[in-house]
Amino acid sequence: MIRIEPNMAAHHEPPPLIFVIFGASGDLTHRKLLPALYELHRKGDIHPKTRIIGVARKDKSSQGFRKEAVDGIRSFSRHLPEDPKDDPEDLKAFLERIHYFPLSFERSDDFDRLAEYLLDPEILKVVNGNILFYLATPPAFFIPIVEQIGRIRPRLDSSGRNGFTRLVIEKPFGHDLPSAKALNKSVLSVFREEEVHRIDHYLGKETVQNILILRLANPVFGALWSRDVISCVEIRVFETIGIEGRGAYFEKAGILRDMVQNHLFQLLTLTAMEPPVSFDADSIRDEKVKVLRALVPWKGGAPSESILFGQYAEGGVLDEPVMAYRQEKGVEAGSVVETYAAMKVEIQNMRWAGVPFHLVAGKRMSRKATEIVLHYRKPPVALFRLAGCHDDTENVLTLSIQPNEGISLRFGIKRPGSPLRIDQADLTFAYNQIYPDDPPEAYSRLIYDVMIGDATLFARNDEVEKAWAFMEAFLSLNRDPKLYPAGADGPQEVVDFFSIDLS
Ligand SMILES: NC(=O)C1=CN([C@@H]2O[C@H](COP(=O)(O)OP(=O)(O)OC[C@H]3O[C@@H](n4cnc5c(N)ncnc54)[C@H](OP(=O)(O)O)[C@@H]3O)[C@@H](O)[C@H]2O)C=CC1
Ligand SMILES: O=C1O[C@H](COP(=O)(O)O)[C@@H](O)[C@H](O)[C@H]1O
Repeated sequence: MIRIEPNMAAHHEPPPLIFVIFGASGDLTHRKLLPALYELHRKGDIHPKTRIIGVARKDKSSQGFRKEAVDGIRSFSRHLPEDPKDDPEDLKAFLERIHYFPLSFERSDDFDRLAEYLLDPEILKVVNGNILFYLATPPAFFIPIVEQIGRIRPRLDSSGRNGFTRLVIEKPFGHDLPSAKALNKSVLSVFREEEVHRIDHYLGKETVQNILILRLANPVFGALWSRDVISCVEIRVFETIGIEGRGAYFEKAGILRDMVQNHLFQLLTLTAMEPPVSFDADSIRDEKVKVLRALVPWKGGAPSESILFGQYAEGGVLDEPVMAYRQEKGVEAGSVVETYAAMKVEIQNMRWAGVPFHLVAGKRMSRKATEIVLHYRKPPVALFRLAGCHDDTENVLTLSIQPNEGISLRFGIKRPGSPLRIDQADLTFAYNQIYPDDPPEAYSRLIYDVMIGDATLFARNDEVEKAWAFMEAFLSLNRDPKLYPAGADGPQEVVDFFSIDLS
């Protein structure tokens, strides 16, 4: 029987604030931020006085911006009906919160105008002086915008306001270690670390958060979470989509920067970290950083031996023909940029030494699947085999993060009758059987946390730098990716690459 307990965790009322979105006409704002803000508005998880100021280059009215916002919410959120005639009442109140402010990131005088606008008593005072700056812009603008905020901040701060100032940054947090350090340096010259929220949307996913609940609220699993019993951990993020028209971006990023350095490392650190001393942002992030400090290529060997690069060729995904990566718009005809990477790493600490962690990320795979799979060791004596009974039992714990959120545990059972036979069975738990409503969007959860000032689900500066520091040796490798047809689960070489003795 499944017991659903009343939610005892404290629910914080977000304070009123001015939510300034730089890059307000961009793809991220339309697909994710405005739909998430509308979801929060509907749930009453945004203060009635909170005002959203969209900032971007093109000149347009607030009315024009509101119209674009509704189009975005209608297309990308499940909360608006297809027919505008059926729009709910609360949409009007939401739109009244939204305003547009044209500004060029390259013009200092535009930022002076922004400061003046914010200092208007009708604006900042109404929200007790609280400001949240959200950088939803191409990364090249992160430092210039932070510098401009640094320039106007003394003016905002000397206005007698008592409110907070927070900064949200979107990935990528740099493209290598030096650029990540430069970004952190710039940000921390204007903001204190506790004012900064670096978004990795994987941390907003419900089942990613469930990794810690599974481990730390359930001694039965917590006790079975180390090299003593685990032989191998697989973390895989398979996507069926390709690069979605982002050829120019992907040519510079590749899957290592796009997925592994951030999302897969978040899954890795949450899976491998020690229990924190308390459930607060810094205690959790301290433990995640320790995992990254102990991370080495498999057996401490050469990075080139611990990675396999792949790139999708022409093929078919979900019964649709798909072009090769090299044929995508914005991609060089002879590009060697990887759309797939398989890595073998080790965490050289007391809990994990000697356990291979297999990390795999790939575009244009046969299916969408984000999973963490823990393989358990076999018994020290193969009792049933010695008795002549076929026994393939392997205990496997699978945490499915998407698309079907759930947990399953595989174990061996006796087949009824004789002779003695052992079959495999799964104990499974599927989220949607118990919670039929769709889970909240990752961005809603993360934006709510920024508004209440909880940084637990955000990356800290040292965490980002440690992840890049580990990645450096891999980024400089000659790629020479193995080709795989779109729709296959990576290059065939991966079978040999991962053929480590799991017993
Ligand atoms: N898109 C996505 O799904 C995801 C994006 N991200 C990250 O989010 C960030 C934003 O990405 P995305 O929304 O795709 O970017 P877009 O290129 O779609 O948006 C760019 C925005 O910046 C504005 N802008 C560009 N140059 C200037 C300028 N000189 N002065 C003023 N405004 C300017 C544009 O305004 P205008 O239209 O007026 O020119 C537009 O609003 C990036 O860091 C990206 O890596 C992270 C995860 C997912
Ligand atoms: O950050 C990114 O993530 C998406 C995958 O996100 P998901 O929530 O659908 O798993 C990826 O497609 C994109 O390339 C990358 O920039």
